[in-house]
Amino acid sequence: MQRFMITGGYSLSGAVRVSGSKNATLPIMAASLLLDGKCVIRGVPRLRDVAVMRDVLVYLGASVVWEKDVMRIDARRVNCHEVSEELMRRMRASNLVLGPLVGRFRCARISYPGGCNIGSRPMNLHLKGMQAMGVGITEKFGYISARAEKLQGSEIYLDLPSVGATENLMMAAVLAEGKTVIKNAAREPEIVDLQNFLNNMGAKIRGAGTDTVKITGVNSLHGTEHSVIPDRIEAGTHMVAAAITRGDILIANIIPEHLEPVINKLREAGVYVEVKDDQVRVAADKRPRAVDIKTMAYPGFPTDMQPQFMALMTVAEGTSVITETIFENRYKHVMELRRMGADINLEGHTAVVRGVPELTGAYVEASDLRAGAALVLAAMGAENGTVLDHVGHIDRGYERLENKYNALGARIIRVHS
Ligand SMILES: CC(=O)N[C@H]1[C@@H](OP(=O)(O)OP(=O)(O)OC[C@H]2O[C@@H](n3ccc(=O)[nH]c3=O)[C@H](O)[C@@H]2O)O[C@H](CO)[C@@H](O)[C@@H]1O
Ligand SMILES: C=C(OP(=O)(O)O)C(=O)O
Repeated sequence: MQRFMITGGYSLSGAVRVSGSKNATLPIMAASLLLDGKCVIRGVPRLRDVAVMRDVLVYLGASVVWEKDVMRIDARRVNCHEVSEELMRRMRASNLVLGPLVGRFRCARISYPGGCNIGSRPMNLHLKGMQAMGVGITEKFGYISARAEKLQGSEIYLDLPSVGATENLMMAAVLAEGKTVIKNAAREPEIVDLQNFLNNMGAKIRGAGTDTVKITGVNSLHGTEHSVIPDRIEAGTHMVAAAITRGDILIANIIPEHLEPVINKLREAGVYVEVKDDQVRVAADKRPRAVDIKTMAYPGFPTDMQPQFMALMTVAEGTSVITETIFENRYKHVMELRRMGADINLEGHTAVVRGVPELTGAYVEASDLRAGAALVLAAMGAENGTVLDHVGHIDRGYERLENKYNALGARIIRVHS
């Protein structure tokens, strides 16, 4: 078990570079399974989730060499189509191998990922889409088995724009016969990155980034090299870090368009945000104004930024209404923020946050990745010291977050207990 000892009250200043996107890297790594050959992925962040996906690929028979931020994957020897419960439990996103395994081998068996700390997260849309492509699905003993004599392109309508279902179905469709059209697809930038990777391997996909993705099946793919996009959620987290510590920082390696909802909300809250090419400067010298947010699928305000933004709103002038519409249980940080003196009233999907002048340090626990990030931000902006337990969750999605913030003037010590 690892914890952070955080001494609050230091304004962040200086420059920080954003790593490659976790949510782009994971499906791209999974997509490498489609290829009876080798590919190279650059800009790979050193994250716990990426290490788990590497273990999944190796378990399936791939060779993976990961040096610094470059990953070389050779999937020629993949000979297993099953992902164990142990691996699936370590990371939900392991379910992204279902589409590529079905696409290449016409069969796969994965343990059902189940719910997690933020919601029940079913896979019904992934499975319904595959069934429409002629895949037989059976669910037994906690495992999903998928088998197809022939994988047939099809028209698929998603009841809601699920990121994972869009990605899994795109990957399954690449080597299918004929054309697949995914309607009401998710539009997240990570889906565009996956499309670019797959097209670089010889796939024929159009429309990622819109609500209709069209995939024309091809007979074979070839090796490629690809650089993943920067992590927009990491960038957004740093932006809030600058605001909550009344700091002034330059965040490098961003795609400004991907950050529009966060940039606009921060500006509305009175935070100074200056975008220049692939960098953004964020500065604040007073409490933010309270603003309301409602999480939505991209290009709406990202659910993965809701906890961090709530941390900022706990010290805003006025009352903010935060509505979580994507995950039914993404409010575990509320209890912990309250321990730090936040005034938050939770009713169903809505949190009413009455800003207080300052938070105070406390003993708190990270229940999941973004809740953990939110507590780091709250603690950096708080009076006195905070002990933040279970920081392993944070390592799932941030590369040594404490090193990045300490380089900007924060005081965070990682303790192994
Ligand atoms: C690895 C990765 O990229 N993770 C991201 C991805 O997760 P993930 O792909 O799991 O999220 P989805 O977009 O699929 O989930 C959105 C909502 O749809 C529901 N749903 C989803 C699939 C399904 O078959 N049935 C169903 O009901 C989910 O329970 C959830 O309430 O998108 C989420 C929403 O932006 C982000 O928070 C996650 O960081
Ligand atoms: C919810 C997240 O990730 P995952 O879908 O991998 O659980 C996240 O990145 O905030």
